[in-house]
Order: sequence, then structure tokens, then C-alpha cells
Amino acid sequence: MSQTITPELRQWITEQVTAGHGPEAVLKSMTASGWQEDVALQALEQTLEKFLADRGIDPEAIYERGTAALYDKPVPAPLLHGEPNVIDLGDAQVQVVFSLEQPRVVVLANVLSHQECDELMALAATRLERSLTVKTDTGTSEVNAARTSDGMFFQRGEFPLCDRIERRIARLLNWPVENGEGLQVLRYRPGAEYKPHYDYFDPAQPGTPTILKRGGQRVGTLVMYLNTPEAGGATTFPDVKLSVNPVKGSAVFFSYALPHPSTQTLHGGAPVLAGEKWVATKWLREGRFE
Ligand SMILES: O=C(O)CCC(=O)C(=O)O
Ligand SMILES: [Fe+2]
Repeated sequence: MSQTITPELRQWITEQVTAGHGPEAVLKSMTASGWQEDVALQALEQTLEKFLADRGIDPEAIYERGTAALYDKPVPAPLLHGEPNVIDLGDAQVQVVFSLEQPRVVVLANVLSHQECDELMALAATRLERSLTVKTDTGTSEVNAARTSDGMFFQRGEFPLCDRIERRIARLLNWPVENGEGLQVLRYRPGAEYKPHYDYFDPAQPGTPTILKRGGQRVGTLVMYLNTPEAGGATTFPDVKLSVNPVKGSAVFFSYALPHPSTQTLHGGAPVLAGEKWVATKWLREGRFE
């Protein structure tokens, strides 16, 4: 029996997409509710095409920004549509190692030189303290059992090295320096981990509006590896069963146009099994973080 694409189906697809569900998730629920896959796919493509055209979004943007482009909201992103293998940033030749559309994840090598990694660790070392996480019900910070690393924050531009790295990240991700939080450095000792979490602030928490006054939501994260731990310590994305192994000077980038689990950006730092793991994290806000 042949199925036909009705205006109601198109309407439903549009609602799903604007609610933050990626095309794959929408396709899945369509087939689960009895739509033939080819019909579902055709309906999805037609609807998305119109959705993009109505909003003046270039379908090419999807290749650059992943499905975030569907939400018509800019997010930080390396320019990948020309399929570059190396991005020349002047003071660094960054290699594109791996990219995933949904969730938007890009693994990059040679973001920092080994010397920069060493200098950053040395600058951070004396200021490390047991990591706090933002308590979203009040907007204050607290020690969190899910995060057993030691950490510290630099002010943006606090040292010439921070400034240089921040400007490089701004060019890499095409996102203003002013929208970045100061670099955070974390050190994990053997056994330490960062349980899976989202980096955006949960809109349902009462403390979130206070946090958002300074720069708005987080929309992207760059985790830079400052050393190569002997074993363990991968950055994991449980929703897509992806692990990124830490390698000195490399980084994993991910973005999230919406503060919603449908972005599939749940991620964590797996327990370090041997040696130490050091990372520097750059969080990017939608607005100026002053
Ligand atoms: O250490 C990692 O691999 C992840 C760090 C992280 O999730 C963060 O800093 O927000
Ligand atoms: Fe995180």
C-alpha cells in the first residue's frame, strides 16, 4: 500500500525540527510509527528543503555547522565545506582529523604546540584546586563528586600565551574572542574523571537566568589536550558511542545550537587509568562574555 505525504505530516516534521530534533531522530520516529522509510525520507527532505529556503539558509551551511544550521542560529565552527585537511591559522597549521555532523564533533590536531602545552600547564599548576561545577539551582559553584579533577581558570588574555591561544581559537572557530570564557585548565590524576554532562546551562534550573546575563548560553566547547596520558582519559560522547583519545596538542570541538539533549552533546572525561591527564577547555558563549 502506498503512503502519501500529507500537509499534516509536513507540519509535524517542521514542529519536530524546530523543537530541536535532528533529521535522523525525526526519521526514526516516523519509521517507528509506521511510515515506510522511503516515503519518510522523501517527506523529510522536502520539508527540510522548504524549511531552509523559507529562512534563507544555505543548505551548504549544514556541512559546516551540522544540523545546527537548521535552527538558524549561528554557532562556532571551523570552515570545513571545502574539505580542507589542514587549516592554516598563520601561527598554527591545524589538521582536521575527524568530523561528525550530528552531534557536531570535530577532532583537530596541532592546535597547540608542545611548548605551548608545557607553558600552559606550568602557568596553571600553582593555581589548581579541586574542581567546582556551577550549581544551576542557585548560580553558585560547588564541589561535585561527578568531577574529580583539579582545575583553575585564567582570565581572558591574562597572559600573552592565553591571548595568543584565544585569538587562534577565534580564527579556527570563526567566533569572536569576546564571546569566549577564560581558559579553564583541568588536571586528572589516576582514577579521576568527569562524568557525562552537557556544557550548556539547563534552562529549567532557577539559577540559569543569572548565569546567562553574562554572555548568554554556551554554544560550543573546545577541549585541548595538554599531554598524552599513559592510559585512559578519553573524551566520550555516550549518545553516539564515540571516544576521542587525548593526544598532546590535539583538541576536540563540539557545538550545540540549543540547550537541549537532542544535540547529543552529552560528553565526559573517562577515568584516567595511568599517568595524568591535562586539558584546557574553551567555552564559547552566544554573546559577549565581559
Ligand atoms: O576532560 C575531558 O575530556 C572533558 C572535559 C569537559 O567536559 C569540560 O571541560 O567541560
Ligand atoms: Fe564538558
